[in-house]
Amino acid sequence: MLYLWVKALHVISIIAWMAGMLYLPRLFVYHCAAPVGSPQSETFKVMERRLLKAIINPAMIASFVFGIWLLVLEPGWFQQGWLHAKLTFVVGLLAVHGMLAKARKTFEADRNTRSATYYRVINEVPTVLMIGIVIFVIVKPF
Ligand code: HEM
Repeated sequence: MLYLWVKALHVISIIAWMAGMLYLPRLFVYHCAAPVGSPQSETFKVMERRLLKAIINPAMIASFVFGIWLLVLEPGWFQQGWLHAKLTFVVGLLAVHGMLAKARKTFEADRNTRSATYYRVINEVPTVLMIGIVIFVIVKPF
């Protein structure tokens, strides 16, 4: 029973983490079109900071806490290939998270040099990783 409650909290945290990871690059796409110093640009900065600090970062930490807790309750999962594959993709998600956090800082300092197209492409990476992770945990193909 505890296991199922922890799993529910894990999935809830993942939904919040992924929602933020998919929305933040979208904000960057629109931010690219806002002239430096404009009211729109300043509003995007506030939205990006709050999204990262109030949602994405805490949700990522909660996902890890509950995910690791599941492994403590069911250490047998460590022997399974799907978990290794999943954790490899999770490392990819962490890398995207780090890139987005860095990009937010460059926008905040009005020093972004990347194009809207770049952020459109980056937007697809967490989607692809998330699809792989969900297939690994639900289908457990290996
Ligand atoms: C440190 C990171 C993580 C660890 C250690 C971890 C570990 C686990 C474990 C042990 C389970 C239970 C599997 C089962 O009962 O069949 C689970 C379930 C799940 N995980 Fe993670 N996870 C992590 C991150 C993630 C991420 C980043 C995602 C998605 C983007 C994710 C999505 C899911 C989903 C959807 C389930 C539910 C599967 C089901 O309903 O049976 N996890 N996770």
